[in-house]
Amino acid sequence: MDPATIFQIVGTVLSLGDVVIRCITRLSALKAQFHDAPIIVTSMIGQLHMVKIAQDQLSTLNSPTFTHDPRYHQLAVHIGNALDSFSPILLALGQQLDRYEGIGANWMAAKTRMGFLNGEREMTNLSILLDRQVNALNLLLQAIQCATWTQQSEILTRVESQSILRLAQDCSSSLLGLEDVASFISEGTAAISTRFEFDDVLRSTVIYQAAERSHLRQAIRARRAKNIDTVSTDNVSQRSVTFGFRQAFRTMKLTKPIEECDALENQQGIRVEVDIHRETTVQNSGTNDTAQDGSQEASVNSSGGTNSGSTRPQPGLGNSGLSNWRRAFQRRTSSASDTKQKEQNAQPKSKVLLLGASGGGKTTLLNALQLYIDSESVKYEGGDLRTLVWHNALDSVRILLREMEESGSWSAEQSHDSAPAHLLRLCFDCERDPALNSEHATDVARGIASLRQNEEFQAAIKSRTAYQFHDNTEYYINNIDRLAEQAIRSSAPTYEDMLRTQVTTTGIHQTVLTYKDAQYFLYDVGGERSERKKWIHAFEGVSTVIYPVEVTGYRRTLREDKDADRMSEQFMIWESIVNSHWFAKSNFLIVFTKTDLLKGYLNEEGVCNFLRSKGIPTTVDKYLNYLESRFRKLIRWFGLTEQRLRFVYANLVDVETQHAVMGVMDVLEDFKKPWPSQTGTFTAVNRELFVKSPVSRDSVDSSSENSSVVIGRLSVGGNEDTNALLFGMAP
Ligand SMILES: Nc1nc2c(ncn2[C@@H]2O[C@H](COP(=O)(O)OP(=O)(O)OP(=O)(O)O)[C@@H](O)[C@H]2O)c(=O)[nH]1
Ligand SMILES: [Mg+2]
Repeated sequence: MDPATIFQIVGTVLSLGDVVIRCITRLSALKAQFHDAPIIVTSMIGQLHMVKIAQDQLSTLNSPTFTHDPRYHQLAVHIGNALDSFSPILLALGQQLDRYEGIGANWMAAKTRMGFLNGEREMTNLSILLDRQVNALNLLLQAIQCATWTQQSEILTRVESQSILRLAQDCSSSLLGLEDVASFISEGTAAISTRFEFDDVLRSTVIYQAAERSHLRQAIRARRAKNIDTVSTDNVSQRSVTFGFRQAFRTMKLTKPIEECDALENQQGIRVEVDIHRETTVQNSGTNDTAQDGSQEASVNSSGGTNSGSTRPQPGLGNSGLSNWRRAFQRRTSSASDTKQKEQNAQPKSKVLLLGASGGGKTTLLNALQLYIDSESVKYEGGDLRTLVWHNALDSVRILLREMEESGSWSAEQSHDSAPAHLLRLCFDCERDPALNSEHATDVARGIASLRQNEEFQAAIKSRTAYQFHDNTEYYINNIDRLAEQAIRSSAPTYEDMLRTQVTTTGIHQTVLTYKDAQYFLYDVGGERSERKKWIHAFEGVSTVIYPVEVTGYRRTLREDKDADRMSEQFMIWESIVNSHWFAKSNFLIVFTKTDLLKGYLNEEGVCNFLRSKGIPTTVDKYLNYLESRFRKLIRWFGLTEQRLRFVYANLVDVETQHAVMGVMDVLEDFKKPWPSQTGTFTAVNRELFVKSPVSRDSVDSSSENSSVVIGRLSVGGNEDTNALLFGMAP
């Protein structure tokens, strides 16, 4: 993170000083006025005082002297993540107090005031959200006090710390949900979000509407860049522009979109027209491309290199010190193809969206496709990729050792073998000073070599279910000498090394691939729960949804929730996606990934017993068939024909044969063929399914040219529930 961004983040927190003081004063006045004011008012005053103290201490971060200290960079990232929703919460509190005191049009009636004072719903919800922010601030203050980065890293990577940060970050979902509030429910605040009533208050504020407009402008600019040549001639893209704009207005909940259009036209040089069907359409008529305020994070990063600002490292694998390498890697992936130039030579285009739970293999599949189709464009950028591979290797060992320690099967203090403890120290050293050096690499390689002799370690690595560790830990351990050599000699990693790395994706990334004269615009998204609320930005006009499924998902847990198993999560997400109105006209390709790990996994006793207890077959073929049928059974779309749903079984890290990649490209090519007529094309399996659970589309109207963008919702019971699940609610 660059110093300017650090200052911006810290500056935002500090700039709320006045608001905090005002809130304290007003709450204190309330408390003084009503002697029996509830404890919640007192506790909120306490929370706000904590915030004030934290702000004072954080102001030290705002000094240029700290910009070169990597500890503060990392801390600033955490602050950014944790305090995302700080200002809206305080703003909401201010608004509520305004309403209470009778300022503005919506002031509270006597009964509501009583309710407010008695700490009912609004106050309780707000207090919970504030409490999470205060906890996060407390944690960060503790981290600031640390003398070394190792200590700081220890504090911030603890499980409890991560959950504090996650909860604090999670607050934003309750506050910033746009149109479809249910879709933005996220794990920790699910209960609160549905009842949270500040949203309307927030939406009506000038600040919020200004931010919305800025967001809209960005979306229009991004769209304008894409549609500049095609808006007036290309029917399909015109429709999608129309939809995007109307959707945006609906999102903004503006009652007079046309006036707003006028304002936009004047401000932005964007011509906004209303066509005879009363659809609002946008066309580019101006040349004003001036960058607007950067207050909103871009939702979709095109591969023109603008993505760096919006990728935030997430807690998870290797969550400290590596953000620069991760960003470099993501940049490398994104900028591998020159989007603009390729868009101009427009051949038949397909928008392909990769969706799925975290760790399913979305990014790996994308990288593999790129290597296969356009390996020239995959440029090796000096040390970045090599460092990434090396750090991934160390991270995977560190995670395994930590898991062993947490489960009690090994302890650094009690173990008579000092190798693991020594290795852990080396890993932390590496976090502190991420630059590769040969002495350190040799040391680590030696450490891992001796660890391979350790019996507990050998047992742990064989067990895929007792511990939750990186899929490729074994690969890294077996190849550690070569990787160390690579690090020492500064030689390039192999393609397989690259495909085996794990970089938690944040945001949405576009990559353009040209294959057999057709262009594919592939969108990779982050699969963690907190990331899913961003997906909706990429849902429009999708030709094909690729859904990578980690077949080893049973008995593995999510990175972001150690209590949720991956397979259930994958089923849930699939059910929401495949039955969603957004994809009523899309094709679906389910890619079963990690089939190379499947055999070992199914041979493991614990897994076998577990699967058998659920009536799931444990031989590879039968298991995959079973999975396939489970995914089919979740489909309730009337129109999803067999031609539009395909399965590919893949080992994505197999660079030799690349069967999987070829399979995926074949299917994508096939999808480009015109769809056969909708009648009489169901296979027996699908027909049976649809007969069993008949559904109707309440407003799908594909007959009308002008309304083809309005796709109806399924009238299937429970669809809303699954939508909520898709967007991160706990199972
Ligand atoms: N052995 C093996 N590993 C795989 C396969 N597919 C993916 N992986 C590994 O799984 C890990 C996670 O894959 P990613 O592609 O980062 O997963 P993702 O879906 O993009 O995850 P998010 O970005 O968090 O949403 C990486 O380390 C990959 O190397 C596979 O077929 N075989
Ligand atoms: Mg990814």
